[in-house]
Amino acid sequence: MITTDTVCLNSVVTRMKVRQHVEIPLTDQSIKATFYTFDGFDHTNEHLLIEIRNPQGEIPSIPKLRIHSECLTGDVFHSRRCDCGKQLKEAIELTSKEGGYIAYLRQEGRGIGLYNKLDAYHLQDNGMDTFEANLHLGFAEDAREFDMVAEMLKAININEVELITNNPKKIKALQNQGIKVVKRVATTRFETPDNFHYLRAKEEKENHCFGKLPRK
Ligand SMILES: Nc1nc2c(ncn2[C@@H]2O[C@H](COP(=O)(O)OP(=O)(O)OP(=O)(O)O)[C@@H](O)[C@H]2O)c(=O)[nH]1
Ligand SMILES: [Zn+2]
Repeated sequence: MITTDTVCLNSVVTRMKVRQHVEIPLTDQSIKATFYTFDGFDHTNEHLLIEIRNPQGEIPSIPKLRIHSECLTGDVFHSRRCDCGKQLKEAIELTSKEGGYIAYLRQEGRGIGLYNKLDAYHLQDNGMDTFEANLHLGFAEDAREFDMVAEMLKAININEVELITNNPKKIKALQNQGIKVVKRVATTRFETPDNFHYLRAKEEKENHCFGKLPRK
C-alpha cells in the first residue's frame, strides 16, 4: 500500500503547500520516483513534481525536466489521437537514465477539462483543427498556464534545467519566472494515422519545433 508522508519542505512560496510523498516504484522496479504534490495555487488543481533519480541514485546539478499536461485518454488509456502517452513514457525513460523531474500538471485537455476535450474531438471529427475547436467552444486555443512550474521548482531549490519539449511557450514561461533553461531536449514526434492532423496543427499554429510534417 502507498502511504503518504506530510513533510513540509520549506516555505519559499508561502501561498503554496508542498508535500513530499514516499518513494513509489514505477512501471519497472528499477525506476523509483518521489512524488511531490503541490496545492494552494489560485486554482484548485493539485500539481505534481515527480523526481526520478539516475541509476547511480543521483539528480544532476542541472536536471532534465519534462512539463507534461494531464491527458487521461493518452496517458492512461494510450489513445492514438494524441502523442501524450508516448511522450510521458519517453520522459520517464529519459529521466530514469539521466536523473530529473516530470512536472505533471492537472490541466487536462490543454486546460479546458476532459468533458470539453471530448467535445473538441467531436468538432475535429467534423473538420476543425484542435485550436479551432477550442475557440468554437468559447475557450482560448491553449488555456494552460506554466508559471506554477517555476514556483514548484524553486520550492525544491531547482533553478536550472534541461527542458524536454517542442513547445516554445514552455521555455519562455520558465525563463520569465527566473528558471534558466540551459538546453532544450526535443520530444519525439510520435505520429499515428489518428494524430497526424493534431501534430500538424501544433506545428503550424503554435510553432512546435519538430520540423515540417509531410503533407497528406
Ligand atoms: N483541448 C484539447 N486538448 C487536447 C487535444 N489533444 C490533446 N490535448 C491536450 O493537450 C495537452 C498536451 O499538449 P500538447 O499540445 O500535445 O503538447 P505540449 O505539451 O504543448 O508540447 P510538448 O511539450 O512539445 O509535448 C494535454 O493536456 C492533452 O489533454 C485536443 O484535441 N483538444
Ligand atoms: Zn493527449
